[in-house]
Amino acid sequence: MTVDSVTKKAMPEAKCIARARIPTTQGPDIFLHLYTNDRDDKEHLAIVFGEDIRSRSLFARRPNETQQDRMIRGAYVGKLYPGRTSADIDERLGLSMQFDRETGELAADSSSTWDGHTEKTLVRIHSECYTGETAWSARCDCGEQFDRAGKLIACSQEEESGIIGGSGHGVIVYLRQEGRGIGLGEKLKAYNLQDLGADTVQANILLNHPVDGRDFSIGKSILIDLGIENIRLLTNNPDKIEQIEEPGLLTCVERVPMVPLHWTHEHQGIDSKEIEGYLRTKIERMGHLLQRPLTLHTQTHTHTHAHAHTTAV
Ligand SMILES: Nc1nc2c(ncn2[C@@H]2O[C@H](COP(=O)(O)OP(=O)(O)OP(=O)(O)O)[C@@H](O)[C@H]2O)c(=O)[nH]1
Ligand SMILES: [Zn+2]
Repeated sequence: MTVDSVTKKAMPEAKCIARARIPTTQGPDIFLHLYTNDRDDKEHLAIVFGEDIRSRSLFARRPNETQQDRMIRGAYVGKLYPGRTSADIDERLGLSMQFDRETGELAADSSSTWDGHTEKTLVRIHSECYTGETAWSARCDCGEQFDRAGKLIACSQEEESGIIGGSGHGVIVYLRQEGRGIGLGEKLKAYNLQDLGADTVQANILLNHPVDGRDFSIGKSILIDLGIENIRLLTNNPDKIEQIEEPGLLTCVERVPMVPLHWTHEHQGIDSKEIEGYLRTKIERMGHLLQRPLTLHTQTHTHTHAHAHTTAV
């Protein structure tokens, strides 16, 4: 067996079963992709900016399916409109897709499909956080990071930071790994332990969970399925960079740091005692690539893992 086939075997299989256009308040439409996989029974998602970023598993032709079937599961080019009859050709926009005659797989050509080989795609791998994204929690920065990722992918350049955006092309892989994989119920217990004095790392350990049991390999399979090869990854987490790379298939060509908004703009972003402790623990105990600003005024500890933030990987 070659090294290549061993690696491929070890990768989870991710299959996109449906995609739909969602108009958003962020500006551009997004294309929400729902994935199944052979590792867990969770519905992981890819929030895709750019109609032309195509899931190979979704677009491949299936035996006996009609053009209507393909449109219903989202395997169409261009835009749907009332009365449209072909998934593979959008007559109004003059777009069409080609397929391999034998296998039925999408023949990705640059007139209809994003070139994930030469382009560097702006990507965020995000783990679910009900409290931070839905219940306005000021214990963590997940909601802020999620919004910021969407804005950065939509824009060509963020004015204040100078960060080059995705100009409407990019992906947020949304993994259902609530509470770094321990689930919401256990995360709520961890919060009570935190109110009793533990930090986010100690709380997981006290509950007999790993500090971070997440496996990002499903995210890797999803990105590869979307035809993406070179990514600019929005993260401060060195584990994500390490886990997401797959030699010959997926490379992180740049890390784009996510500096908390409140650190750069005093009156914006999340300001709470809890988030200061949370970010401090990530820097000091989880090796996150963020440099603590002088304005962070909670008690100091030794911080052996603190790194200056850098965009080079
Ligand atoms: N167990 C536990 N999980 C938490 C806590 N606070 C947030 N989380 C979870 O931590 C995860 C945050 O993950 P991400 O946003 O992907 O970020 P990250 O690993 O911090 O890395 P970045 O890419 O730098 O943001 C989510 O699954 C949250 O639900 C906590 O106090 N305890
Ligand atoms: Zn969170």
